[in-house]
Amino acid sequence: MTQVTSVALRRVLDSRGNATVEADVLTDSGGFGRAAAPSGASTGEHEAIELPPGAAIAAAREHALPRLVGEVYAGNQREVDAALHAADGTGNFSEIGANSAVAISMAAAKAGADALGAPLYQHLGGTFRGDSFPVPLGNVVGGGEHAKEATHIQEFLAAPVGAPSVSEAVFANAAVHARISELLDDRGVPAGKGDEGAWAPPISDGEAFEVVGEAVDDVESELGFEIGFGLDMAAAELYDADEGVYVYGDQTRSTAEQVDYVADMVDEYDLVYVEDPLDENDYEGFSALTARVGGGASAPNASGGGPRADRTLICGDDLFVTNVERLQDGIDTEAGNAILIKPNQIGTLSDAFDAIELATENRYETVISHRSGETEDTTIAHLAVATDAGFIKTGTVGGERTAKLNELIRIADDAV
Ligand SMILES: C=C(OP(=O)(O)O)C(=O)O
Ligand SMILES: [Mg+2]
Repeated sequence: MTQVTSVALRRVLDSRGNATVEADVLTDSGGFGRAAAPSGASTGEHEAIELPPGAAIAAAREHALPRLVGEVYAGNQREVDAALHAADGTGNFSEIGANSAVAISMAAAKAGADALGAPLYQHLGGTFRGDSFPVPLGNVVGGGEHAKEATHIQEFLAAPVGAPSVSEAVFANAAVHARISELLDDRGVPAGKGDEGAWAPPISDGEAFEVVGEAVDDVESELGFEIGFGLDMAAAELYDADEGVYVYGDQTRSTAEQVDYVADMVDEYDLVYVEDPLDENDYEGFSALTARVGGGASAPNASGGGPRADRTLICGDDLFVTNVERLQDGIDTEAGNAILIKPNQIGTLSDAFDAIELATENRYETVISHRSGETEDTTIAHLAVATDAGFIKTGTVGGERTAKLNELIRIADDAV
């Protein structure tokens, strides 16, 4: 019923106008799945390897398709993903490309769900899933690698942790995004948008804190539920390893000063979430900050109910790269209390699930995430619901972002 009978691969456009890999998987009973690989700009140095799409497709056709077609069952995700690993043989997908691997892995999951007649989140998570939803983290102002001449900090995020429903949370983030446009207008600041649809104004990080803080407060008062404030600092992009300092234009901060700066911002703006506050190899710095503002390693998992008031989530993206070995190092050193999950960082859904399971067992919050280069693919919305993730980070506006947000609304409405 779910035996894979064909896999087709092609180049399609992503949201930046770059080529990416799309996969179609078909099963013997007619089950069909289509998925496309996203692509990062501020990628972690320990991520699985993305190849140029043409090369990834050629290599996957040569090495992976013979191990998939007529050989594996799309309903058995572990088997599909094991075949991808065997075809690649390198441990980091440098032979067939993590972009080919993740597109095939996600397309197979969708084909399996289709053949079985279940929504994807239910196929991945089981019949008891679908009644709790992640809090959407909405990127509302940004810069770094996602927009030139804007803020040094990559993402200023709205986190509607008190929203009564996922739909109200999604609309709250859109309202914060709209309010920021008005506030920037009042200040006479012109703003285009960055890669993820966040405003990319030519203002300092300090001004961005003020504007986002005000917008979050305004929308919170208007809607009557709590909206938190978060950041993705993408600090590996700010870090000068030779000098051992974080560079913010003409200002620099040592690691100790960076920890102080983040802790001060947590206090001043009541931050509920800070991603990658330190360099991607600095477990020690993550531990120091987590001990200071993260509520301790034994804090209960915030899943479903938003973060605990006394616990800021310190999330590893480039630090952990969805990799169980790097996450285990973090658990051992109490570095962070949350992990960002990007399936393309590790190459398959099975590997992403392993990271989610290890995180959950160790009381790390899970945040399922898009990339800055995206497509209309909605797999991460289903993955977040299937795994009962506390959060999903998938932007606020723009078709490739709203594709995921609208899918969450449909899942909540039993309309998938
Ligand atoms: C989504 C992000 O950006 P990118 O995809 O460029 O890594 C991120 O850093 O969390
Ligand atoms: Mg990040």
